[in-house]
This record gives sequence, C-alpha cells and structure tokens, in this order.
Amino acid sequence: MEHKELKDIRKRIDEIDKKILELVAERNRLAKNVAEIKVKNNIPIDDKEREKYIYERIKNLCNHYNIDPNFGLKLFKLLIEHNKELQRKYIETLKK
Ligand SMILES: C=C(O[C@@H]1C=C(C(=O)O)C=C[C@H]1O)C(=O)O
Repeated sequence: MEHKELKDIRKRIDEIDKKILELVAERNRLAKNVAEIKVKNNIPIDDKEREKYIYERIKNLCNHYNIDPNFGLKLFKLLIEHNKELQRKYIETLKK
C-alpha cells in the first residue's frame, strides 16, 4: 500500500542527497586546483594546521545545526582524506 506522506518525504531526501553529492563533487574538483598550486610551490599535500582549523570549525557548525559533532568530524575526515588522495593521484598523473 502506498504511503503518500512517506513517499513525499523520501522525494525530499532524494533531492537533498543529490545536492550533497553536487557539493562533494565541487569540493573534489578543487583538489586538483590545490594540487597544482602545491606542486608549483613545493607545498606538502597534508596541511595539519589547515585540517585542525577545519575540524574545529566543523565542531562549531555541528553545534549550531544540532548535528552530532562526532558524526560531523567523521564525515569531514572522510572528505579530507579523499581530497588528499585525489591530490596524490592528480600529482602522479603530472609525473607521467
Ligand atoms: C585542500 C587542501 O589539502 C589538504 C586537504 C584538505 C581538505 O580536504 O580540506 C585540507 C588540508 C590539506 O591537508 C588544502 O591544503 O587546503
């Protein structure tokens, strides 16, 4: 039996999921730009100070939006580690 209300909520969730991935894709695309600057200027991929700033900011934003900070930190650790992997892979392509 179709649940109209549930169907409508799921439609909204689907729309949000798409927007999240659009933003993740944009964040990932910027990894290439960052990698190019780092290669040109001999800057390491890993920037722990920058990551520390991001994690602190995410904790504050999670509190503002009533999101479990532990979840937020896990999410951004995934994003950051993936971003660095994208940078490493991109830099490898430059060496070929
Ligand atoms: C994108 C950068 O490179 C790395 C990835 C980061 C990220 O995904 O936000 C942050 C710091 C760096 O470890 C950067 O230096 O800004």
